[in-house]
Amino acid sequence: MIKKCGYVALLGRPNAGKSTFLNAFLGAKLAVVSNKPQTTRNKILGVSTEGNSQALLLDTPGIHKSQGLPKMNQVMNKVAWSVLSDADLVCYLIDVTQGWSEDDALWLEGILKKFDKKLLVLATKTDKVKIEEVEHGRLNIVNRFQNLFEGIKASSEIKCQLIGEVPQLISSKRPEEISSLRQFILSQMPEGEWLFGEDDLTDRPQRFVCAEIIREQIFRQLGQELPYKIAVVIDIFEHKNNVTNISATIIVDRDSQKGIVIGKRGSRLKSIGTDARISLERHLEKKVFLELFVKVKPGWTENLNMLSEYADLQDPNDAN
Ligand SMILES: Nc1nc2c(ncn2[C@@H]2O[C@H](COP(=O)(O)OP(=O)(O)OP(=O)(O)O)[C@@H](O)[C@H]2O)c(=O)[nH]1
Repeated sequence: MIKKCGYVALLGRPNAGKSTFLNAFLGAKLAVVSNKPQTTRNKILGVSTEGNSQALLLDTPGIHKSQGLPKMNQVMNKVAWSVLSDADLVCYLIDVTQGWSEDDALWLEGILKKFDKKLLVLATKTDKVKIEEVEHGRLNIVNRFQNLFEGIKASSEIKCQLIGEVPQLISSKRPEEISSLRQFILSQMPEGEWLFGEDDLTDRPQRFVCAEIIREQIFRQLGQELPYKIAVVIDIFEHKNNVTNISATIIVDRDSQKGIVIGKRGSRLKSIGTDARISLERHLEKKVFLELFVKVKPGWTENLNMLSEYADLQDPNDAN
């Protein structure tokens, strides 16, 4: 049997629905989802295998204008772009409820000019709006994409190969739509030996996924600004007598943030801990004992060593 295997990059603006799409595609919770933009901080690989095909999906931080933002945001953008060089297919996601934006034009122009493989444009979250509004959003994306495409074609070469309709409408909340898109994407993979086992879900260690599950609760339970300056480091991760003991440190940037995370008489930290434990137990299918600590590391989002140590985030241009 001829085997197929390839990389699929999920790109799009923050909040476009990339992590939700990845989790739906895999049928498992791997990537952090919240209603705040820029939840995903790192490149996360999810493995999906069926029949003779294996697709390796790379979820990326949402690409955004990072000028004036901490170094962390600049590294996040570089991580998102670096996956293009590995990818055989790019899924570019646009939230149909938000419609096309100038950022989409900018990023898609880059992909059309530089990426010499396959491109699939997806309009996401179609379940959130009425059929007429979906149609309006679709037409808006079709027209703007065509203008962009023709404009580039007139002056330079289009490198990538468009596959499927532009845009393909999709809801990550509708399993039947995800299932048929999954079959299509698997069929588009190039011939090649599988790089992972049939039952593998990710290249990330269990500790990383668990740290992300705790970070997701912090994102969900804190206000708008704070979560971006927070990292989670797992200090102890051990299975004993059918219980998983996890001890983790929440890293914050300033003393005042420590107070916010802990809350009045520890109430917020307790609530984060309770919800994270429930989520961890669901993920690990085991009883979990979770301990959380909070530590202040001033300026960690600006320091490349600390970004690597606390958020496992490396500048791809600095890689050896
Ligand atoms: N109703 C509905 N909500 C969705 C869908 N896809 C994503 N969402 C919601 O949209 C929000 C953002 O989704 P994410 O998957 O975290 O988006 P993202 O593109 O990974 O975001 P970043 O991490 O900022 O790059 C979350 O509240 C999701 O629950 C969808 O198909 N339908």
